[in-house]
Amino acid sequence: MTYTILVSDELAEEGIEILREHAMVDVNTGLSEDELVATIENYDALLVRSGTQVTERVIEAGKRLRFIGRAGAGVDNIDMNAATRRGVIVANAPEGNTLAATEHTMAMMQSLCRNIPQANASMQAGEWKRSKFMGVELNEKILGIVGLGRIGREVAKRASSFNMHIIGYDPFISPDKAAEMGIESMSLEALFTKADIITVHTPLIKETRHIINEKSIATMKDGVRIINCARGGIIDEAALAAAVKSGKVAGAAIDVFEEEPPKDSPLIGIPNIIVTPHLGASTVEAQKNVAISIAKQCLEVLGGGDAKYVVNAPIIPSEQHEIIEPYATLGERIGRLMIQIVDGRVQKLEMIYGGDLAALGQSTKLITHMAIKGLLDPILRFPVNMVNAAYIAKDRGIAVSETTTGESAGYKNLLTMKVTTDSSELVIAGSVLYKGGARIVSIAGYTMDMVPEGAVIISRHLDRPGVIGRASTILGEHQINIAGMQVGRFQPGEEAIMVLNVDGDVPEEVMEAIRGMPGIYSAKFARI
Ligand SMILES: NC(=O)c1ccc[n+]([C@@H]2O[C@H](COP(=O)([O-])OP(=O)(O)OC[C@H]3O[C@@H](n4cnc5c(N)ncnc54)[C@H](O)[C@@H]3O)[C@@H](O)[C@H]2O)c1
Ligand SMILES: O=C(O)[C@H](O)COP(=O)(O)O
Repeated sequence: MTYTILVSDELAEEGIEILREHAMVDVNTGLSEDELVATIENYDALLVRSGTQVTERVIEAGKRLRFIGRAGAGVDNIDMNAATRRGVIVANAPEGNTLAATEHTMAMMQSLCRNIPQANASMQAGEWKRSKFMGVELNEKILGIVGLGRIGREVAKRASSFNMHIIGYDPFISPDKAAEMGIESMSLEALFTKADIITVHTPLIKETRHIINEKSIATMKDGVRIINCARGGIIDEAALAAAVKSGKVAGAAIDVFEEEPPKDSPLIGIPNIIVTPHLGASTVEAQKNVAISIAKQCLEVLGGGDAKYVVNAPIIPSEQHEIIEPYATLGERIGRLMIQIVDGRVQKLEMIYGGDLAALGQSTKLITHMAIKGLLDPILRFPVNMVNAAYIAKDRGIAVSETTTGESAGYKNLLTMKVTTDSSELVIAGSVLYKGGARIVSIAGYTMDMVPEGAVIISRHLDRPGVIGRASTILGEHQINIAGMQVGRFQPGEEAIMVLNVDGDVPEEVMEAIRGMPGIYSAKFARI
């Protein structure tokens, strides 16, 4: 099968070539939202940079869409909730343009401090005004970096070589880690009051929106310089423009805007503000890197594999893949079995990770998502996958929890799933044995050794002679072969469980006949 891929922003040829080896690729840039909505239904994947707004309307119209790839870092132009709800995998290429954006930030800093763009424009206009363009040095200045991720820390490295003192703020980087990078970590408020130059390197999220605003500018040093090569919207444009005009801020260098291309940005047309049209990633090297990265990830996902930089699904460190993958499959299968045999409307799913699984941290989320997929896939009309599973569970009012325990009933690892419905509850546990064999090891407290695949009949019955024999006879009379059988009980003569692996489907009238037998309390057919 050939995939169809739409590339709606400029992508380096090296990436397009990789895609064309396996897919039909249309490069169609500059589409309006309406045009994108009209055409997207024909595509399995959409690849963009920052120029395309991938709105909810676009995603809803993309009935075949399985992958949205961002050839670059920022994904704020993609409606992540809509993609997640629809189960569309979103991935980016965050590393390919780090150095390009870092170098652009340094170029902006030097231009800002030495008035290079203004001096160039003046000379091009035939002037020779040396005293007008007196600058300041970077040497011994305090540089405040907001956001110490990939770009922030590369900027710090380069600024150190200019003998700047680096201070930084990032709520997700410990002071020790910052210190290792030669950065003095402090609160945002302290950074604002101390820095001579401030540069922002965060994503645009609600916590960072207008982080630099009229109030925070008022706390800064007089004559501070401000740089934004991250995202428009991190700085309040009107507040910055007013502060530069008043002289509170000596100058600003801005690569990104709240609206792109900017229509009425107050930042444009002020002599002490340098502007570039979102050029941070615009180097030959960066564009090649991100195009190749996103093209490879796109083909991986369309081929049924995983993308390296998925942004809307759990990310698993490579060293955990070996342990996570078989448990993700087991979780999905237990979920699928549970939904077919439990009575009532599901209200709660509890995932209990025992043994070595307890030490996997956040990675168990993938197992949980696949368990939800197994639980909900058979009863929903639209596909559930690892991307939208948690969203769909929440949307349907199913509370999902994860706990860990040292207990593992003698197994190295034990995955226990408990489903609570409005009328019952069911607990099934499973383990992956040495060399990969997955087993269900208990159902509703009864010990089992069941391979979780194929067709099964699970019944509850009174533990007395003849019940199992009669059930076997009914199946035999209908030419249904029993491939395996297990029974479990707590006490002789009380309720027992029977699990019959059968070859092929069991018609409803046969199940009815089994349910009608004396001594049978319930019997369910399931396909795992
Ligand atoms: N101008 C361009 O062309 C260009 C190019 C590449 C990247 N970017 C943008 O630059 C920004 C940084 O990119 P990156 O690759 O370094 O991302 P990154 O994810 O590696 O780093 C972002 C950092 O911001 C931190 N952060 C999150 N919330 C914060 C908050 N409230 N306060 C302070 N820090 C916070 C995170 O902990 C993280 O360390 C992104 O917005 C990206 O889109 C722009
Ligand atoms: O987030 C990014 O990667 C940069 O903003 C680059 O955007 P671009 O790919 O549109 O140049």
